[in-house]
Amino acid sequence: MRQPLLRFLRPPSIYWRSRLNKSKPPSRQHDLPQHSSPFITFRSMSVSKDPINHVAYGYIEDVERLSNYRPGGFHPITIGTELHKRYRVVHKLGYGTYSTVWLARDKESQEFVAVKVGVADSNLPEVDVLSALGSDHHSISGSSGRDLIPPVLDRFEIHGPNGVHPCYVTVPARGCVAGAKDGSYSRLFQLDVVRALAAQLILAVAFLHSHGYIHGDLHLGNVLLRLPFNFSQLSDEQLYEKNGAPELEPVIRLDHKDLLSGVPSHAIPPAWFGEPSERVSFPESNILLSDFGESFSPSQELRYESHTPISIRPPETRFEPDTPLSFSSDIWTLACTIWSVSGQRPLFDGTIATEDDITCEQVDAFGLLPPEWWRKWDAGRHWYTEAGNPTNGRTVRSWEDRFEDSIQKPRRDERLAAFDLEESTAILAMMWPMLSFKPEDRPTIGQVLESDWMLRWGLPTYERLRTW
Ligand SMILES: Nc1ncnc2c1ncn2[C@@H]1O[C@H](COP(=O)(O)OP(=O)(O)OP(=O)(O)O)[C@@H](O)[C@H]1O
Repeated sequence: MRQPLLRFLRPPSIYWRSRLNKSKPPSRQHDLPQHSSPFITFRSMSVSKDPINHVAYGYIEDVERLSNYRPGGFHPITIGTELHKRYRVVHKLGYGTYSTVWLARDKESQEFVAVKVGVADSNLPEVDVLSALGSDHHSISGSSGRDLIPPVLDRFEIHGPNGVHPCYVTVPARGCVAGAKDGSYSRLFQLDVVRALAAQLILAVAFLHSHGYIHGDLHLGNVLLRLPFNFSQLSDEQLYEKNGAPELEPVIRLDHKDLLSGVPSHAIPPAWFGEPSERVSFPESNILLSDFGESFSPSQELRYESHTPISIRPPETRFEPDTPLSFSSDIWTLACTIWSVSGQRPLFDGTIATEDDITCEQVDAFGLLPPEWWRKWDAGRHWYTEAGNPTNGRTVRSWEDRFEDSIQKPRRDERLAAFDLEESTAILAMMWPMLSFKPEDRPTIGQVLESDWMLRWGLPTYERLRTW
């Protein structure tokens, strides 16, 4: 979900195929780089080698790392596999560092479900967070933030050749918001969809924070677009006809020996039920906030490190590494994510960026760092003089430049409505304090909920969506 470089390096043939053939999802090359993921699969690194058994596999595009099919790794699953004697696998939905996710038919309810199967001998910590959140049904501002968090419908373990795998069942989604952007030329959403997505994100974070949890990884790869409510009425055949049948790609060892037990005979690229961003219609803009693998409750546990991609990582993790992460860390990331929803380009470009590059972009946009941080930023002298002026001849993209060239101009160029002056002022006024360098200067999520933009544009749009 978070791979650096790839949007840049993606072979055109793959790009076109993902746009033209609905059965092929866009490769998982989103705005945001994949933190600490070994799943970097651009061509020059295409061979997947199992470090324990020293087995190398032929490259298959857009599948989980095959070398992770080994003891302690993924569980081999294929179409038709029955999980927990109840969930018949129909398609693949995705994969991450720690799991594969499958579309399955629940034999009891006949509904489609998503089954997340973790790597062996691990726990899926998000299940506890989701279960804790699911036991409560608070309402916020008359809107249920709970509806934006995936419910845990069932949980179980699979005993397989690679170990014991934790699994949980939740509702399936169409795909992630980042995938919709990657599948689009414009990488833009309709303005009403932007409002609906941003408002729901704020409500989801408000729900989490009011229940004592920090999400810790709020990027668009973790925001899922819901499927229509009648999706389960499709038979498997209709599903395949409409969206394409799973493609089974043979797994081949480079030494041509037989596959070890625990390695699937075929790998399956994920289904793509999504649409290019500009074609996502208003009624289709219902979301689920997913991937609670980085979530935690700061009252129960102190965490200092953020694993969210560096382009949206809150700056205190760099300059105050001994201070525990607070709810404010989500506020920074949330603002960056709302920016990406609104425009074509992210607020800070993480492509081939180092931490120093991102800090430089932040200073360009917001002005000088707090003095105690400025003193720690040695590399800063490369971009800024001691007195805090940009070094000779360097072009600085201000906050206003970024709003114009990342959001407003691309929207106008693509003939999609841009924010009018009143709404521009309101949304910038909401995001600017969320991006205060010092976490204690950022608003709480409650204050974001009460911002002018949320009250006048966000919440009314969300209410309209709920009653559509
Ligand atoms: N309920 C769902 N419906 C549809 N797709 C899903 C669902 N849950 C997860 N996915 C997809 O599966 C993929 C992996 O999910 P997820 O990111 O939760 O796994 P992970 O192993 O925790 O990943 P990470 O590498 O981020 O830690 C993602 O691309 C996501 O879009």
